[in-house]
Order: sequence, then C-alpha cells, then structure tokens
Amino acid sequence: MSVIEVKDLKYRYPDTTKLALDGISFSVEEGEFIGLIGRNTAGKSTLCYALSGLVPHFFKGAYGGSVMIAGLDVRTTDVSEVTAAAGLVFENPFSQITGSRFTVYEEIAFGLENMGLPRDEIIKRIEESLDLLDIRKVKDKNPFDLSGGQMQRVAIAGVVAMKPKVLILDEPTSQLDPQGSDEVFKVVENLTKEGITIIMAEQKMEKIAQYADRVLLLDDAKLIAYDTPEAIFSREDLASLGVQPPAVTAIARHLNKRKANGHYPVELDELKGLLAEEGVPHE
Ligand SMILES: Nc1ncnc2c1ncn2[C@@H]1O[C@H](COP(=O)(O)OP(=O)(O)OP(=O)(O)O)[C@@H](O)[C@H]1O
Repeated sequence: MSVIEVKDLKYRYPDTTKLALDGISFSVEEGEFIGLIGRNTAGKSTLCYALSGLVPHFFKGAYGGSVMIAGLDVRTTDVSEVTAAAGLVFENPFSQITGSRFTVYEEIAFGLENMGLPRDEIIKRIEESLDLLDIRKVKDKNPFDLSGGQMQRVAIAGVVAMKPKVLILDEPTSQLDPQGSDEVFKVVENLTKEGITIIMAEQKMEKIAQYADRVLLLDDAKLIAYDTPEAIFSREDLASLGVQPPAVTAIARHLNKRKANGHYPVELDELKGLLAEEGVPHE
C-alpha cells in the first residue's frame, strides 16, 4: 500500500481567488525519497502543509480532493494524529526550535513529553535520534548556540523522535552554508535507510539529482511531472518552468551526450562514463 496517496487535491487560501494547489494527484511508496521542485510560488510549501495537515486544519480556505497518509484521511483525521504520521520540518530551524529548553537533549524531549510517552521510551527515542542525526556531541549545548546545520539537525531530531512514517522538509537547507547543507542531506539519507519516507522541497538541484528517487515538479499550482530526476532534468521545457538543471545535465545537454535511455546524465560519474565510452580523455 502507498504511504501517501493524493487524489485531485485542490486548495485555495482564505480571501484569495486563485488555487494554490490545482488538481494534484500522486502516490509515494514507503521508504522513497521524493524531491519537490518548482519556481517560487509554484505551490511547494502549500503542498508540504497539505501533507502534514496544516492545510486544512490550520490554514482554512477551500479544499477539495483527498490526502491519505498511512491510511489516514488528513482532512477528517484529528490534526495531532496526522502530525504523528507526517512530521513537518520548516525552512528556518529558528521557527521549529521551541526556545523553552536549555539543551539539545531537552529540546528533543519536548515533543515526546507532549505525546505523554513513558520516561523510558522518551530516553530511548532521544538516544536514537542523537545518533541518527549525528548530534550526540552537542547534546548538552543550547540549541541556539549551534551552527545552522547543527541547529537544523536538532529541529529534524525533534520531529524524527516522534517516529512519523513520513518526514516532510520544506527547503530545510535554504538558510544553510554548503557544509551545513551537506550535513543535513547526509542525515536525511540515513533516515530513508530507517524506512522513513521523505518529501523534500528543495532548490539545490544537484542534491535532488543525487538523493531523490523521484521528483514532483510543480508549476502554477499544478503537478507538471512526477518522474526520476534524470527524466525530469532532461525535459526540454525546464527553463520555461523556472527550473535550472544540475550543472552536469546542462553540460551533457550542451554536448548532446545522452544515456542509452535517451535521458541526459544527472551525476558527474555518469557523464564521465559517457565521455570515456567515446574515448574523450578526462581526469
Ligand atoms: N498564507 C497564505 N495566504 C494566502 N496565499 C498564500 C499564502 N501562502 C502562500 N500563498 C500563495 O499560494 C501560492 C503558492 O505559494 P507557496 O508558498 O506554496 O509556493 P512555493 O512554491 O513554496 O514558493 P517559495 O519557493 O517561494 O516558498 C502563491 O501564489 C502564494 O502567494
């Protein structure tokens, strides 16, 4: 069974006249890493909110179609139950970190205490999250004294400790330097190995090419395509959709180097392989 099933989802924010999501349908299998891309205002954040229950429970407005997460209908299920199944991580870790706790350890405990879990279970989950997010060495520090990458990993730990089936990340690296971004991508990849399904809105196409199993491409509230990164980045109309392909794909297009399946490569090693087949020398 698909862990996410979205059917003909339509949504309009209150006091607006235009749909922010217009007839979106797709499904995701358990353990997949799905990239969510598209130009500004395409609808990426709104889709993240719809998958995590903020739409329609917090943002009201007009809603049609359905979103099922792990068998729960988001619209008719209590928001706390939806949040337990689909955790949302925001762009800016400052928005996520409660500020009410003095240490990383206590910060991760916050959500678990609110869930009313027994003390032993809380400790077990914090310990697991510290390792999964690679933040054990900062566990006694104040979350606000950390680097951006560490802070975002603490924010993710707080959500992951609640053991959601689906983790939704809305441009989690946009505020981070390259090192912080790399740290976040590495730990998120680890999470897929734990079986967590990932939906990540992201502007860094190199990273999407590297990590995503499939990509949702949105434009003007509509789902334009849902396919592998190489199929998406090989589209001829990408520029008109406001998406810049990874540099490797742009170079391959320029050189007209396609793989046997007709797609351009998205990773450097693939392009090197194609050039090597033709005897083009490279480092
Ligand atoms: N709270 C809101 N109230 C009314 N309209 C909104 C609200 N939030 C977003 N919108 C509108 O919904 C549409 C989709 O916006 P959304 O933020 O989902 O796009 P996005 O792809 O995430 O863009 P960005 O990359 O800039 O975050 C836009 O037209 C936007 O103006």
